[in-house]
Amino acid sequence: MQFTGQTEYDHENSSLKKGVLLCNLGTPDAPTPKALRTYLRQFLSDYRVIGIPKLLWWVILNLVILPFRPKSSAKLYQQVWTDQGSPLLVTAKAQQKKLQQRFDQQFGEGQVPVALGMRYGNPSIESAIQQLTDQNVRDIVVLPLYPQYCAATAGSTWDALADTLKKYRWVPSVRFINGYHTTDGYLTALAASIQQQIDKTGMPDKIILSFHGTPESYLKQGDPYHCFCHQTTRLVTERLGLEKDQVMTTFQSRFGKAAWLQPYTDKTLQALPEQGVKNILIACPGFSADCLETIEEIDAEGRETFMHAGGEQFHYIPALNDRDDHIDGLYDLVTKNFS
Ligand SMILES: C=CC1=C(C)c2cc3[nH]c(cc4nc(cc5[nH]c(cc1n2)c(C)c5CCC(=O)O)C(CCC(=O)O)=C4C)c(C)c3C=C
Ligand SMILES: [Fe+2]
Ligand SMILES: [Fe+2]
Repeated sequence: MQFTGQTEYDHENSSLKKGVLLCNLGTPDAPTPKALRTYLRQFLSDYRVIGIPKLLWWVILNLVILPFRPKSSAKLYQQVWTDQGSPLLVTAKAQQKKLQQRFDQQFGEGQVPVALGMRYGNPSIESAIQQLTDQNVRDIVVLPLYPQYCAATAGSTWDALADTLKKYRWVPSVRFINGYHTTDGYLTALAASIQQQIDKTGMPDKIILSFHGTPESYLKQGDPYHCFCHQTTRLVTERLGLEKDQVMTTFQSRFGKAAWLQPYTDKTLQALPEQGVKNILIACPGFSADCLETIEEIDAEGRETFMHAGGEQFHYIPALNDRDDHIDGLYDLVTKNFS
């Protein structure tokens, strides 16, 4: 095997830099069945995401999922697609740009490059590492933008990073941030985003914090994600000075027939109005950027479910996206991890 390396390196005068790699899940290149097939094939072939025996899963993926899902998913993506592209990627680029500006202000222009790499699709983690090492970065802080660690997300990002770096002759120093849900920067920004909504539309009957689900079996096998979601709810509830019963944790985006983490967001939204809960705020603190799962599944579908079930007020609180306090939190997190 041929390793990746630079041959024109100047041993005396080149300055070795620190750099930042922001990662997120990734998104299809276009809202079309063809692009969805490529994206879903890569995503759903990841054993960290679907942990069932590989041969069995290959059959299900190729004969049951890929012939149908790309078409139905493409329709959903068409509803959220913008002129600039998929919301997840548009926001990830805005986060990268703002964070780069913060580093430029503090350390001088281009002294700490910030790159963006997606776990699935484009821009890839491999291309982002190449961009950094081309700029002489030899010390990288890797920040997967998932506040609550989960093997299917941060764990999988680690795998992609390792797959890339094992091809390098000169492997950089790496600091991998596997989660950040207890950090002050994250909790401050999350609490502020909720408080701003309360100030605008009043105290609701209930605040729902909806996290992406995983199969229940992952929890039983030792994944801490479920616990970290509940911990997030507890910490943000304390910061807002609210009582426990004013805030509820739910799990969304179920996939397939097996049991996933509960309570399910969609079933909860359907049931709440009958229990007298007619005015809600809902946020998705596990998503650092708005995407299909928040814009379509929660703000559109979830809203419709709740209002049809007799709900009166439904306010979706956007993800932290490129809010200044979010970028401040990410900047603190990265710099605290500089060696
Ligand atoms: C099938 C298993 C899946 C697991 C486990 C899973 C975990 C998981 N995912 C996110 C974040 C996102 N998921 C997104 C989309 C998405 N997720 C799955 C499946 C699993 N996710 C699928 C098949 C899809 C694609 C859409 C669809 O066809 O339904 C996204 C949005 C991407 C976008 O382009 O907008 C995000 C973000 C987390 C945080 C997580 C575990 C904690
Ligand atoms: Fe997902
Ligand atoms: Fe979904």
